[in-house]
This record gives sequence, structure tokens and C-alpha cells, in this order.
Amino acid sequence: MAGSKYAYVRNFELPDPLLPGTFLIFRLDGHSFHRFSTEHQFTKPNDVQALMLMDHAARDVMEEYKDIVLAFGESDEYSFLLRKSTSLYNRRESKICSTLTSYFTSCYVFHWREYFPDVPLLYPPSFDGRIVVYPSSREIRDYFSWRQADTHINNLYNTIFWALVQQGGKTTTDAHAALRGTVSSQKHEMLFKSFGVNYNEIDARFRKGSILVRDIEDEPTPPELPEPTPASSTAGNQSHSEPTSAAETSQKSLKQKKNKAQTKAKTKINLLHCDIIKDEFWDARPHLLE
Ligand SMILES: Nc1nc2c(ncn2[C@@H]2O[C@H](COP(=O)(O)OP(=O)(O)OP(=O)(O)O)[C@@H](O)[C@H]2O)c(=O)[nH]1
Ligand SMILES: [Mg+2]
Ligand SMILES: [Mg+2]
Repeated sequence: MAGSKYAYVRNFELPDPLLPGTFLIFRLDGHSFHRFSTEHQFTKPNDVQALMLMDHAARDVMEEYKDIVLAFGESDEYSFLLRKSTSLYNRRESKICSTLTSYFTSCYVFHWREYFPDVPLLYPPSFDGRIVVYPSSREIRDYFSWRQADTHINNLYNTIFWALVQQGGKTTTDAHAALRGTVSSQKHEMLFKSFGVNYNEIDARFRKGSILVRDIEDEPTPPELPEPTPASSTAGNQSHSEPTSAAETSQKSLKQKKNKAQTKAKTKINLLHCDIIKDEFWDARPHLLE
């Protein structure tokens, strides 16, 4: 078949490698989730079950793809950071992007009933995906700061907006008008004065988004020094270039494998709702930007 007269069409498939040695951010976002959330009666402004389902699907992706070290989720989107050295699918952009988007979507549908036992899926949800390449840790820090700042801005707006509508009895048009031109401190004040809500006491999941981080559980055990073989310890002058027996060689390679495994630290994926804009989060995890 390879040599058939049709095979030339293969040449139209162009390679799409992502620049080596760069950080990769893969972001997906729910397609038309304004409609999806309405039809599936998501709670406004934040549906905790919907957000937990997003977190579950994102964790599944991280369990499957070990080169993802960090993920951040808000609303209908999730961003994933792949380590600089990743050679996942030979860094082929469309392969990584399509496979990860598809896997996340399948996981979202797969776990739907655990989070919405009484809400049948009315139609299949879909997500779009993209990959952006970043040259240095500075842009990665700024990228995640950008997403978390976005979470804050949207959540503050949505919280006061829906309070005005649901508790204040305003129409959506009037609520938008009441908020037009207001700055952050005014929104905090409106929330507190009109509804007795202290914004800083709202669930951190809504204010900070979801952070899934691959943390190192324990330090790797340093590799053992090879034990002297009886021959070398007795003879003392055995040269490294001297031929060794097959049994000795296989024992040696077994030991090398064991040592290699021991140098790999155990990791655990933790779900946090903390600040990732300040240095503290990153200073505690230098491995994320290595
Ligand atoms: N009620 C409710 N709606 C949510 C929640 N999370 C996300 N949404 C909805 O999902 C939308 C996500 O925004 P976008 O991604 O910008 O818009 P979209 O409708 O998905 O459109 P595209 O992404 O362009 O396809 C929000 O505007 C909300 O309507 C939630 O927790 N509760
Ligand atoms: Mg969307
Ligand atoms: Mg979105």
C-alpha cells in the first residue's frame, strides 16, 4: 500500500513540532458553556458540583500524563503546564492538543453522574484546546497570575451581580447598570452593605480557582554505592576493563535499575485553592519551573 500511486497524499501532512526546551501551556475551554450551564441548571454564579467535575477530569489528565506538573481551573476552563523537557508525542502539537482535549472531555462525561446524579446529560459537551509555547519561567508565572486575576475579577463581578438579581430583585439589565463603572472596593462595599456578605469569606474555590499541583512527597533516596564484588575485594587489583561474567553483568544492571528507581521521588497531585500570584507558592516548589 505504501508504494501505491495514492501514497503521495501523505506528503501533504506537515510536521508540527513544538519548539524544544520551552514550556508548554495547554488550555481547554468548554464550548458554548453559557448554553450548557443553563440547560443543565448550574447554580449561579458558581456551581460547586460543576467545578468539582472539572477538577476531577483535570486530575485524570494529570494522572495519565506525568509531564504535566501544574494545572489551574476556573469556570469552564483548565490550563495545564507541561515541563520544559517533555517529549510527549515527540512534541507534536496537534497530537498533544487533540489527545488531551479528547481525554479531558471523555473524563468529564465519564464522571458526570457522580456529580449530577439527578441531572441527565441532555447532549454531549465539547471543549476546545490550544497550546501556547513560552520561553521562560517569567512568562509561566505571569500566565498563571493572569488566569487567577481573571478568576478574581469575574467572581467578584458575578457574586455581586447575582446578589443584586437573586436577593435584590433587580432585573439583569438593572444589575449590569448598577455595576457599570464600579471599581473593586465599591463592589466589596456594595456586597457587605446591601447583603451582609464579606467577599473574603466566600469559598476560596470560587475566589482563587482550583490549583492541581504535582508535589514531591519525599526526597529521593540517594543512589547506593556499588558493593565491592568478592573478586575485586580479595584480588584488589582487578581492572574495570576486565571481562565480567554474564551473571555479574545481569546483577549489575539489576542494581542500576533499582538505583534509578530510587532516585525518582514520589509525587502526589494536590488540589489547592490558594494564591499563585505571590512568590510563596512557587518558592515552595522550585521543581515546577525547572
Ligand atoms: N451558572 C453557572 N454558569 C457557569 C459556571 N461556570 C461556567 N458557567 C458558564 O459558562 C460560561 C463560560 O464562559 P465562556 O467560556 O467565556 O463562554 P462560552 O459560552 O463557553 O463560549 P465559548 O467558550 O466561546 O464557546 C460562563 O459565561 C457561564 O455562563 C458556573 O459555575 N455556574
Ligand atoms: Mg467556554
Ligand atoms: Mg471560559
